[in-house]
Amino acid sequence: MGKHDLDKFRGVIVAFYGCYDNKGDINPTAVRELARFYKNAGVKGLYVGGSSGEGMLQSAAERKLVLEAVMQEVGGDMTIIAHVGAPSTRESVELAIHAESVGADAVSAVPSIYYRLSPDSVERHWRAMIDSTSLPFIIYHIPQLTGFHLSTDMLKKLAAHENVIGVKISSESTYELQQFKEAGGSDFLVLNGPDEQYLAGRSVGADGGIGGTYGVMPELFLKLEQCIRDHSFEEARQWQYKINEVITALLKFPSLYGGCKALLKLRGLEIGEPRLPLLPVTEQNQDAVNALHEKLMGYIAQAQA
Ligand SMILES: CC(=O)N[C@@H]([C@@H](O)[C@H](O)[C@H](O)CO)[C@@H](O)CC(=O)C(=O)O
Repeated sequence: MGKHDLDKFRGVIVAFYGCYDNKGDINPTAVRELARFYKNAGVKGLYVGGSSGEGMLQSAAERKLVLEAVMQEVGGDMTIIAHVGAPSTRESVELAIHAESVGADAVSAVPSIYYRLSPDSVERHWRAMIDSTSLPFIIYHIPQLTGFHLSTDMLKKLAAHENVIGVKISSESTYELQQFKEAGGSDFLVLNGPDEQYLAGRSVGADGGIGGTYGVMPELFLKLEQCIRDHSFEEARQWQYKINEVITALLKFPSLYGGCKALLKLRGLEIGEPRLPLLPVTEQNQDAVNALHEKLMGYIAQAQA
């Protein structure tokens, strides 16, 4: 085994949602309740402050507050990966150092966004974070949102650093996933990003996944992962199809996270609305939310039968 325990990162890792009160401020109580809900559901880990966590829409102080609440509630019981990517390298490093100080298990980051950065610039940005702590680092590759396309050559170069343990790949190409797996070598984790392709990603070499829709249906992703581990391919495919029905419906709401939060509310978890410019669901969407909730509860009951 290398320097880091990679098993901690294999399996289903929920991309944690932004939790707000009715004024739109961070709600630490809701953060703790949501974290506890995932721990009780049997989820292995949480990815805090990523796309689903709306980290890019929060100040550094708010991001620290969220991570601290998560650590207080489930730190030590779950694997906690802190997404620390911010527009500036300086703020990203500050967040990485904070993540280490509160006991997170790993840090992860997207490239800086907005400027069309060269590979050298992105590499320097990531290396500043990697070198600022002794924590494992997980590269976050999501080119459709950042505009930066990680090459296998750059991945190989970064993977040579002993603290770079893996990549979260949210591009929708399982071919690219397989290429990253090969380029990273045997001690390098590849974590599936597109939830619609969890089974496909796992079958070409992903070690698990981090996803933004796991949080509304952790039971279904845990069931799917169990079928994969049991080599029950046909059953796994059925669960992926059910999951995809839910995701397809969620993607029709004004924003994905607005839909996810509305569904969680019906599960008794009030975490507010997404922060603008992400849109909440409207009254006109409520019938569709209710219908989706009914369908989802039926699937969860089947998964637990
Ligand atoms: C492009 C995108 O947002 N991808 C998501 C997926 O979980 C995605 O929401 C899901 O597959 C539905 O399309 C994740 O890969 C990213 C994510 O969950 C996160 O960082 O929070």
